[in-house]
Amino acid sequence: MNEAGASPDLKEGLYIGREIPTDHPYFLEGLLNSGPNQWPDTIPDREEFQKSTMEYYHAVFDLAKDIMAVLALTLNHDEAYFDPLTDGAVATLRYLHYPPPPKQMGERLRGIGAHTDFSCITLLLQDEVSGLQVQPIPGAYVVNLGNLFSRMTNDTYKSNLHRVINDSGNDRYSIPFFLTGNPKYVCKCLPGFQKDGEPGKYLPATVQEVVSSSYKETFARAERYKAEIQTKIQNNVTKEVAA
Ligand SMILES: O=C(O)CCC(=O)C(=O)O
Ligand SMILES: [Fe+2]
Repeated sequence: MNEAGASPDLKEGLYIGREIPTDHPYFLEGLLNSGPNQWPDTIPDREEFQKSTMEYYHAVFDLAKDIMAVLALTLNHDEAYFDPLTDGAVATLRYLHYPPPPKQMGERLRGIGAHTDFSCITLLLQDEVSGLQVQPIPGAYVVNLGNLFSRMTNDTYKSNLHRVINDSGNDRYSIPFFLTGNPKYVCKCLPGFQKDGEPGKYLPATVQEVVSSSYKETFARAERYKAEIQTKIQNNVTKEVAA
């Protein structure tokens, strides 16, 4: 659950990563959901779907690496500066579907609640149905900086808050790609972003540590929400029995 105080996200999706075999260290060490992809049996032409998904995955991965090289240049480093972060990077492609929200369910419904991305950068392909609160441009990507990049610049480069509310009345589809990073890469404040003598806002931490703690927060929020709902249901049942 992304946004405290809102309803749980309405979105549903299929998450795809690099094919990681079960003897790979990332799988053995349980790093950032790495493992063999779980391709649904219900897809009519599964082989073709798998092939075109992975082709797209690798193409957009290369594009994300190029964007990281450009970002390195903006920081006066050479373009290979982020190679240790992007080599062996965990990255996730999501096929997302946002159903039109049921009318009677009130205002706090979110396709996806307000959040900043946990990734380093996100490349986001949208269909023509708006909702992200950034106007979709056909064929263009929205590029978001994620929390990891923000962290490395001591929050000088910002990961922006965003959400999706699909009030178009139609289904909405999007395909974000999250370049997270090599799980073992240590994110520390990049040179030039720390004032002399002052500590950075964040301690150095690996991609694995930073991202898994964000996941933990998200799931803990969902657990609290479930517990609140359970209590409300329980209280209503008790009231009805007493009446
Ligand atoms: O579907 C979208 O346009 C946004 C998705 C998003 O923000 C996310 O998955 O983090
Ligand atoms: Fe996002």
